Amino acid sequence: MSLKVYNTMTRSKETFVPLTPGKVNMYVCGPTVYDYIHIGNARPAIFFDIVRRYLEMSGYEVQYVVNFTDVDDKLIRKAEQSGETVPQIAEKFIAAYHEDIEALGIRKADRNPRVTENIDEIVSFIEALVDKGFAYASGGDVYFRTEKFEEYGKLSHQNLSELQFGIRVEVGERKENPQDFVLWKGAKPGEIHWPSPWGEGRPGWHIECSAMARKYLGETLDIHGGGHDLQFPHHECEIAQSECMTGQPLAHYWMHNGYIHINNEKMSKSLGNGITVHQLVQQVKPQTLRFFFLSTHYRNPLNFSEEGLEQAGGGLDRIENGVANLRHRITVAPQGEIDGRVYEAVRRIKGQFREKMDDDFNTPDALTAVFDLISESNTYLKTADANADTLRLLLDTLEEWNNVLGILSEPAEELLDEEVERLIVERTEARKSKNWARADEIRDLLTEKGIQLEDTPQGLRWRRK
Ligand SMILES: Nc1ncnc2c1ncn2[C@@H]1O[C@H](COP(=O)(O)OP(=O)(O)OP(=O)(O)O)[C@@H](O)[C@H]1O
Ligand SMILES: [Zn+2]
Repeated sequence: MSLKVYNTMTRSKETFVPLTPGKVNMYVCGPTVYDYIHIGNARPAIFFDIVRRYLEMSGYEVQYVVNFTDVDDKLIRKAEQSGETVPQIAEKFIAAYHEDIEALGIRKADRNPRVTENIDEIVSFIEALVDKGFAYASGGDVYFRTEKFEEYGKLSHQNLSELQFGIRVEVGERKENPQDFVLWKGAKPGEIHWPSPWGEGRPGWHIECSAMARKYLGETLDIHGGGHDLQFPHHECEIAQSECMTGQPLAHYWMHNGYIHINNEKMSKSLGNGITVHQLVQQVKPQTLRFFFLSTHYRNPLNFSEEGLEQAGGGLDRIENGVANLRHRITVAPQGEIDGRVYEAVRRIKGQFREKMDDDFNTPDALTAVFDLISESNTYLKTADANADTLRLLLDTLEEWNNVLGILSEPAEELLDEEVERLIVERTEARKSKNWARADEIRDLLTEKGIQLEDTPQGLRWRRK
């Protein structure tokens, strides 16, 4: 079976064929860095990270770019309110973003280009569009002439007249047509700005991605992704700019994740109903959030709730217990021939996992495969003569899948016998010198690592729980 990807452009699942055999380039629109990310924003971050990992597991070499929008109206407003500068705000929330994605077990993209580091590329991109007649300067701004691009609306399946409907040109507006969109915004007094042939100003949102995708990944991307809300206008505008510039399709596959809702409305910074990743990871294991997300197909909306998270936690516990039992038993079981029945089950369930992931990243069904393997593993663990080689096959399979899904916590590091002995000696000495704090600290550490101390007539003994 080969990978099938749902392409928003054609509204159908298509067989994935990369532009260059064995390689995939992927661009996902990143955050506007004026605030902490909420768990709605975390959905594309987690999902596209899984796409990247699964492509790698399937043998592709992936180039993954996620941009930062580090200048725009929201950043400017935030800077005005807080008395900081736009670069200070951006720096703060880029750092917070990196912390958050790391906490969520998301790998860093190969590149995180920033708008402010790519102003030259953006300006020359706009200049080229003006030269070709696709854009026009007007009162210090530059706009894209949507009428010149016949296919405008093709991603969101709307036509120009539909788009025009209901939009009025306001008095004083500088556009030729209401649906034209801005490429360059002239700076208002006091606003952050860069020089350009049209005067001091800054880029519009859409042009950034066109310019950065082209610079870092080339004219045509294999995959372009983002949340559902980006289809229109953002991605539609990216297509118009890039395709008028190069004459090539901007991307072969357009992928969009569904919304995270809360109380049945979209979680959103602007609505003020967001739960930040910063907050959530204080209360819940990040793996639980990942499991919760993966239990629903990425294109479907998902309502965030405490109960939903709790349920996810329960499911995850079953998997983690199974894996912990495997990890423990492997250290004590003897070597042996791989059990034929287990071998066959692993082969079958591995096939299921791939089939489901190949079917437009059907993670809920892939999780069913994980549960099936855990059941096989639990059954085998009950046999008295379970051997280490069979257990290793089970564990390796689960770990291989986990490299894609990222739902297992790191195995707790066990203390070696010598370390336990050394800590006990140190604790005895600490007590003798009345350093109670250190003595308690060591006792807590030992308890946490599952070491039980017992006073016996023969002296202090220890054992693992
Ligand atoms: N509730 C949500 N569920 C899923 N994805 C979302 C949600 N809200 C935003 N996204 C996605 O998160 C990514 C980051 O977007 P961005 O920083 O522009 O957020 P945003 O749209 O400004 O958020 P907000 O709507 O909260 O202001 C985008 O791909 C966007 O589509
Ligand atoms: Zn974009």
